[in-house]
Amino acid sequence: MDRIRLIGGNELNGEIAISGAKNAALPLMIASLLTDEPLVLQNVPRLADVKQLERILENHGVDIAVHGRRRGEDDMVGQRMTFHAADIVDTTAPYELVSKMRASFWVIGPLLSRCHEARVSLPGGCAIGTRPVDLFLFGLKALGAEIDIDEGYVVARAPKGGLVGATIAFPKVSVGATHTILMAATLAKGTTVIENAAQEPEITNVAECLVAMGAKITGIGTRTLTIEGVERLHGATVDVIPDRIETGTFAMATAMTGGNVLLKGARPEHLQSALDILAQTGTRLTVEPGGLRVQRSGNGIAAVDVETDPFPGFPTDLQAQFMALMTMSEGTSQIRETIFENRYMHVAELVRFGADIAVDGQVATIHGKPQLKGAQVMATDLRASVSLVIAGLAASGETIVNRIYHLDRGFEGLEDKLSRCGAEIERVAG
Ligand SMILES: CC(=O)N[C@H]1[C@@H](OP(=O)(O)OP(=O)(O)OC[C@H]2O[C@@H](n3ccc(=O)[nH]c3=O)[C@H](O)[C@@H]2O)O[C@H](CO)[C@@H](O)[C@@H]1O
Ligand SMILES: C=C(OP(=O)(O)O)C(=O)O
Repeated sequence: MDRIRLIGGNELNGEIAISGAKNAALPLMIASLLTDEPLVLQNVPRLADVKQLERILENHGVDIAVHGRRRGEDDMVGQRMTFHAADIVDTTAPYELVSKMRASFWVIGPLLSRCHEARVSLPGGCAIGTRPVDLFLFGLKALGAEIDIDEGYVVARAPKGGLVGATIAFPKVSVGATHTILMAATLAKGTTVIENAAQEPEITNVAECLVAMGAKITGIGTRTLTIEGVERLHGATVDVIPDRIETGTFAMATAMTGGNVLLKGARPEHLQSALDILAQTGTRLTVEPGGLRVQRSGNGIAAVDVETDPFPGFPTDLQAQFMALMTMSEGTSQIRETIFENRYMHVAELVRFGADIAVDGQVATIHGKPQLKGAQVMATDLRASVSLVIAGLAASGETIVNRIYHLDRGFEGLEDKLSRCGAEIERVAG
């Protein structure tokens, strides 16, 4: 298994091109199941999760093409890909493929809507919590689907004539359930209203893609989405938005090491709450025409309390990275994780650097230290992994991060991007 080796202590200085968002690219790829015409996606990141979803879509019969780099484009530019679901040849998403990645469960929405049936393996739990699918099933049933659970599979059937629009008031905000019901409703008969919808920028990216494909959606970007079902959708060409979690991750890395980095293509409005918190830590943030500049020089890191929340709140996917930053703050901070019940797996690993962190239920209390010391650590999930890289960049001496396959799920060219800014970091194969 590959590892990352890094020597901490260098400031980060330079420019980092922000990649397309994993959490937007995945549902956009899934949206291709809704039409028999090609969907072209631009700025798709090169990630293990994207590859895995390609396998799943190919199993349903989607033809996928990756277009070559255009003249003048550098090698960090995102992929341009075509997804063509002319015929859906199989409406089953098997365990072997779905169990590796949670978002693959979301194919249930388009499959059910277009083919009137779907058999999708339950995604199962993962390191950050139990992650049930009750909200998905609640929404699909409201659209008229009959649902059975059979040998670990969700077997869903639409009524004769297809899904029927309904008002669905989610009791809890769910990104995945919102994506799924939104996609399913585009081809349902009549009007669907999704209340208490997730408002994440990735939902907006998908909703705008669906509109470009001929869907009728209003309320995009708000808590209430209204979808007027149409007979069919058509092809479109859509850009994947820049990754706000990657943006926040590099911003926190720069805040921790010190330095001056331009995050090229970043969209600050997609992570304003995290940037507001970062500014309170003493990090200087400047919006420039090319992106977001992050600077910290000389001054210490102020301790700030944070609570994770659905968008526009502070994202849970930046919680581990922010905790890494707080381990070197000049004081005591508290983090409350409200989205996932078990998203503190990085705590035990951060402690190996000498960090002082105590967890009590949802709350982690971090007593900042002036310096961390490099260590051997183990990545436990995607964002936890990158928090260890950030800690290692600021720690003195050598750090080895084991099990970095988690990182490859969601960070494109991480070592390359960091080493171009002065970090001493390399991947060790084996
Ligand atoms: C691929 C992708 O985009 N993943 C993101 C997505 O995950 P994902 O879509 O899985 O997260 P959700 O927004 O659905 O989860 C939010 C909360 O709702 C709960 N829940 C969810 C569905 C359900 O049927 N029942 C239920 O109780 C979950 O257990 C969790 O406690 O949003 C999360 C919250 O911003 C992010 O951390 C993930 O990075
Ligand atoms: C938790 C994440 O992804 P997933 O929902 O695919 O597990 C993430 O992107 O941080």
